[in-house]
Amino acid sequence: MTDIITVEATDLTRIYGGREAVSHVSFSLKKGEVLGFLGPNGAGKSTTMKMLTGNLAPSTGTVKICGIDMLENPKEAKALIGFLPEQPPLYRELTVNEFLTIAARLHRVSSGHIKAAVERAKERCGLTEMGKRLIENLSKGYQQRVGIAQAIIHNPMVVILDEPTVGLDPIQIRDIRALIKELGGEHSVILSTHILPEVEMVCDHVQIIHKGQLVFNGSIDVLKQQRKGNRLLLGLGQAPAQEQLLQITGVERVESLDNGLLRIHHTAGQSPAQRLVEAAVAGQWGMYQISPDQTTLEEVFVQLTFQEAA
Ligand SMILES: Nc1ncnc2c1ncn2[C@@H]1O[C@H](COP(=O)(O)OP(=O)(O)OP(=O)(O)O)[C@@H](O)[C@H]1O
Repeated sequence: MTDIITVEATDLTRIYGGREAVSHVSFSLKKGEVLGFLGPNGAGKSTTMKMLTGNLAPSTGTVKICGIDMLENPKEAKALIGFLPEQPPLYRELTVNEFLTIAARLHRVSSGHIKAAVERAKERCGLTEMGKRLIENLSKGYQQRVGIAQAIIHNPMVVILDEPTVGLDPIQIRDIRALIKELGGEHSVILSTHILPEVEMVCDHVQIIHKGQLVFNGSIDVLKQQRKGNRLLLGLGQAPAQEQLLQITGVERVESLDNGLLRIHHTAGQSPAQRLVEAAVAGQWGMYQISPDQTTLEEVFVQLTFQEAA
């Protein structure tokens, strides 16, 4: 990964009928980075993708692709982007070769380079053997590969994929995710999805959007750090009354789990682990386990996106 900024979105806002569908979204993306754009249905992902790709004008804010302003120089900026919309524009009655040739022309690949561009895109997307097949006869997973192949045919700096694994079976999903990860080496990739594990598997960086606003923007590692959360698992042979545990500084809540363990919820940044160990020794509670209790990424997501509802 380099420090070249390929996408810079500043203060993007889109208003529909007086309502902000996307509200003051800013972020940047570096070359080689895979960014997961994560949010529940209706969060504003597609609206943001359309603004990034120049298919929808923002109400306010700017998009720059490799420093080129999308509003001022749309043709130049768009030439640097490959886009796979949620509904891929596939011509089902064409063969893979025919379709990719048209896509190359539309992306202004010069005629002398079209054949090589088609071969390379097929090779990168695992379609080498499929050139003469009609798109309508391909499985959905292979059709999706064709969709990705058309997005990278002109070797763009930035590839934007809107929900690319929806409707695929588990093996197809695995293959497409591997392909997306691989694309990150040469391109910057933005992957819009509502699937958290997908982001975890494929992306370096994640942004979570909820009701049009970014509620998280950071590396996957930072998100995983949040999973460490503010909880401990405690195993005690002779557990004292909960009141006694609650008297220990930092302990906020105690939960009894089905497996006999206690889940200790504690104040952020104030792990009571050492105090618990000391109290357990002094009180002869028979401590056999104390460990961090990681929240799942799903829980982090719910915390971040539904905190208003909680
Ligand atoms: N053309 C439009 N006119 C009015 N409202 C719209 C329009 N397009 C989207 N919206 C609204 O803007 C909000 C964001 O929609 P958007 O499609 O960007 O969400 P999304 O995160 O992509 O969801 P999904 O995964 O369901 O496509 C939603 O409340 C939606 O109803």
